[in-house]
Amino acid sequence: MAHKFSITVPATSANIGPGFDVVGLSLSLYLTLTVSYPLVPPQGAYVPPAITYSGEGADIVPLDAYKNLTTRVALYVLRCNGVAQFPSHLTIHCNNEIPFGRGLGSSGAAVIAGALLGNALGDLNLPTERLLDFALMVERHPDNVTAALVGGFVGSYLKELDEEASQAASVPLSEVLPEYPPDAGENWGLHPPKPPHGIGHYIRFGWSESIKAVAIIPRFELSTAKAREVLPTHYSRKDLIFNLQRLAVLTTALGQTPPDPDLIYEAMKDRVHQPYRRELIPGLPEVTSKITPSTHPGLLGICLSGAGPTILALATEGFERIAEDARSIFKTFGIEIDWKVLEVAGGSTVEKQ
Ligand SMILES: Nc1ncnc2c1ncn2[C@@H]1O[C@H](COP(=O)(O)OP(=O)(O)OP(=O)(O)O)[C@@H](O)[C@H]1O
Ligand SMILES: N[C@@H](CCO)C(=O)O
Repeated sequence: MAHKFSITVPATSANIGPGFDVVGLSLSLYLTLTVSYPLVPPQGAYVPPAITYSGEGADIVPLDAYKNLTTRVALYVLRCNGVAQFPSHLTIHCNNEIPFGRGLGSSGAAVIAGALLGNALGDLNLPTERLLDFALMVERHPDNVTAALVGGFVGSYLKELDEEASQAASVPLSEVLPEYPPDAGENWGLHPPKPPHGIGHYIRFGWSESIKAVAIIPRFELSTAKAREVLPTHYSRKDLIFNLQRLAVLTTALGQTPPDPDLIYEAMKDRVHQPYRRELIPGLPEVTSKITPSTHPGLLGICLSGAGPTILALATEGFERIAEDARSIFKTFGIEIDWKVLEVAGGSTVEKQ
């Protein structure tokens, strides 16, 4: 007899134009974990987790539980809650549909899967808000992880913390998720820094059912860290107001039926991150400016997905033409793409089997 359960976490697209580090949208590509361990551990020595992987990233993802992002987050959650180790004889199969480093929230999904895994293995019954605290200690911008956890079109902010809590929340990632040395004994890293309570707060906006997301996915990776390095630390008042005005309109406009393409196209423009990222994504300004609601009926708006390089086109119809025309534009820059039409997904689930 064994404990068996599965964890399913959706992909996410962050920012949606002007909502840099603020809004996220869950999408119908999934990271799924199938987990099993014996109800009564067999006698004998402790057997560490066995991880297998299929799908995106299977050839590069670490299968050592002390190196893999998902299991390291799970161990962090367990250890912060007084559980020192994974159960003996744990097996985890991960099937991943979310491409790595493309702006579709692969790392956010891995982190949320880890928080849910730790919660389930330790039988901790942590509420959503606490799971989010753990995720935010690892991925420090809330847009992807919040949307991956709760699902839908979601806005979030990080609470201003008092001095003590702010210090606790800003310990380096290397201390939250230490690189376990090869000779780490059982007592190594047993007491990681705990997250303060209530770091992230969120709200789900309305979403018009007629809107689908066309993900136009260039065949190259761009790490979020690299795409954040090119951003300035200061912005002009003009650019800030440009984004705030659009974001305020966008959060309601995408919930209206029928959606208004003229309102949405302009509301998905951005001056805070996309202009600076164009040097990393050849063809980005051309794709976002040449594909418009007047040239492509059905299109509502078009933006960089997360930190890129994926382009997200929101549309009610005409998906293939939008994607194939984006393909032609990218081709002139020597970039090949794949594309998928995605639905807005529900949040993460944990199901006993
Ligand atoms: N399922 C997974 N299991 C383990 N590690 C993963 C998994 N998914 C992603 N990662 C790690 O996260 C890295 C990608 O994270 P990164 O933040 O750069 O991109 P992203 O999350 O795909 O994009 P964005 O944050 O812009 O949406 C991968 O290279 C890998 O190290
Ligand atoms: N808001 C983040 C999302 C990437 O994970 C960024 O654009 O850098």
